[in-house]
Amino acid sequence: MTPLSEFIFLSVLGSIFTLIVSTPWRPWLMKRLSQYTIPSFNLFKGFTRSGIVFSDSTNTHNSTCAFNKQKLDIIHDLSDCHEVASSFSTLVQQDGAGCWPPRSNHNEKTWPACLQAYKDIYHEMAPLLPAENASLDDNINERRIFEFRTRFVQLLSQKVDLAEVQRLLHAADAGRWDVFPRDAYNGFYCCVAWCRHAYSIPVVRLAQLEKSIALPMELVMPWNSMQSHFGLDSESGNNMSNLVLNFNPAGGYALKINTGLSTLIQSSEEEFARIFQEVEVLGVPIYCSIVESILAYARGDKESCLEHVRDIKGQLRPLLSSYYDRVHDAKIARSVWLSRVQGFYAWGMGHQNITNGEWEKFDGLSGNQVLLFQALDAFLGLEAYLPRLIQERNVPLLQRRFCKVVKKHAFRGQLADEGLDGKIKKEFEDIVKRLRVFRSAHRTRAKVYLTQPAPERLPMTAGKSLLKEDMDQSLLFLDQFMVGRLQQTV
Ligand code: HEM
Repeated sequence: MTPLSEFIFLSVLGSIFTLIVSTPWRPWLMKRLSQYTIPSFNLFKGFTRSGIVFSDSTNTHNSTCAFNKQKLDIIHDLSDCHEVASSFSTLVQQDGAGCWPPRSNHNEKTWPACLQAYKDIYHEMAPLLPAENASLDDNINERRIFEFRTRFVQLLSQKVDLAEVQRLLHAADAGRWDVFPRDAYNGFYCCVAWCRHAYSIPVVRLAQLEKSIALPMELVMPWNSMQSHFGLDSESGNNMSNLVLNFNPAGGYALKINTGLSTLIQSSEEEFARIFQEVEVLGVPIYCSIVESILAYARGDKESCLEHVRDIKGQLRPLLSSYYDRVHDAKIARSVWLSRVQGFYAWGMGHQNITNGEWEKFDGLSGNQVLLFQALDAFLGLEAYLPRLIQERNVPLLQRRFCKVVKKHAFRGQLADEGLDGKIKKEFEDIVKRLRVFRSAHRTRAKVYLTQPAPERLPMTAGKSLLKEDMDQSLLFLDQFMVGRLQQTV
């Protein structure tokens, strides 16, 4: 197949998937299709349920975590043998608080005392955040924003002992994880990220047009300290701080955007967030196999290397199903995602850089920050999708280091065509194919979600800030990124 015809084929395939999940004929189609085994995807899992439902992921989460723990222990034991094992193990031990996805403690009763005020404030502010019906009137929105921020500032200044918080953060910087355990650090990072996004509230036109924001000191000082700990320099939250860390160790969703609104809205919000956490849960065997295949190749054990690369291909299927099974109207309602979910994760503000005087604008969260895709791209020998500057803003340092080491030891380009090399090469090609199908389907599905009406807002994605004047131009702009990445995935 020529690259052009393959490209067209994948685009059509992506559109067919999207049509299947969005057509009113879905129940009929499901009945027909369920007679056949579709080996590549778990696409139809969960479709028998009617309406929007929450996933029953907690049991699966617990058993998968136990399995992951064994895998992580194996890699930890190998950390003296190879830098790729040590860099992954360091990521898990430090940022992950000994686990992956990172352990994030949201039980504020077990947090250091001076931090509990932040959680109390979350509980008080969360119900005030969403509006039943977004207003199109700038004056009404201006007043709402003013009242919301005024209350936020009051609570922060009344309840937070900033000097105590600073002492605690200094203790963490000095490695005193006994007084500030890493899992509580992660939970607190997520809580401050939530507060900053809630305060900036970029869900209506008026707030989207703000060029910069003076956040209260109680949300600036801890944020700067923790961003520096994670090796990041953005004012906005990121995929780790707001999504992956927003689940407790049992898999429960912690800090909410749409408290008190309909089940449809709340479940769409949670299902969306859950993809990012689940991708990391299901990503653990992939990270471990990446490490093990590199080690096997380095010691010349190609049989074992082949097994590990084959495992990656196999593990990619359930992982991508987490996306395929959720990013459709029955799980994440299109009618609510843009207004009620995505807006909260966006960020378009910035500040003047004191060194060069230039205006620096930060973007919010995007799937492009997900570790799994960056690690896979590195393993396949592809160039990173995100430029270095954007990575340094949104992808924690230890994750960047892991991907860099994977790229350094990626061996796909050294394989010959014959024998075991040829077999390993074939597995790599299958991994690439799965990624291409994902990228093609993602292109189609993203467009469907982004074109929903949200008259209270200007075109904006969470990851690319404010876009062009009208939606068609904005979509063209975004499509260039997605098409470009699809073409690079070879
Ligand atoms: C309906 C929800 C979503 C929409 C509308 C959307 C939209 C987009 C857009 C417009 C881009 C290209 C611009 C950019 O880099 O930011 C992008 C990139 C990307 N998105 Fe999403 N996204 C959604 C959900 C997700 C989810 C759930 C994941 C995976 C867990 C994901 C993974 C990615 C990745 C990895 C990229 C980088 C390009 C690539 O590697 O193909 N996205 N997304």
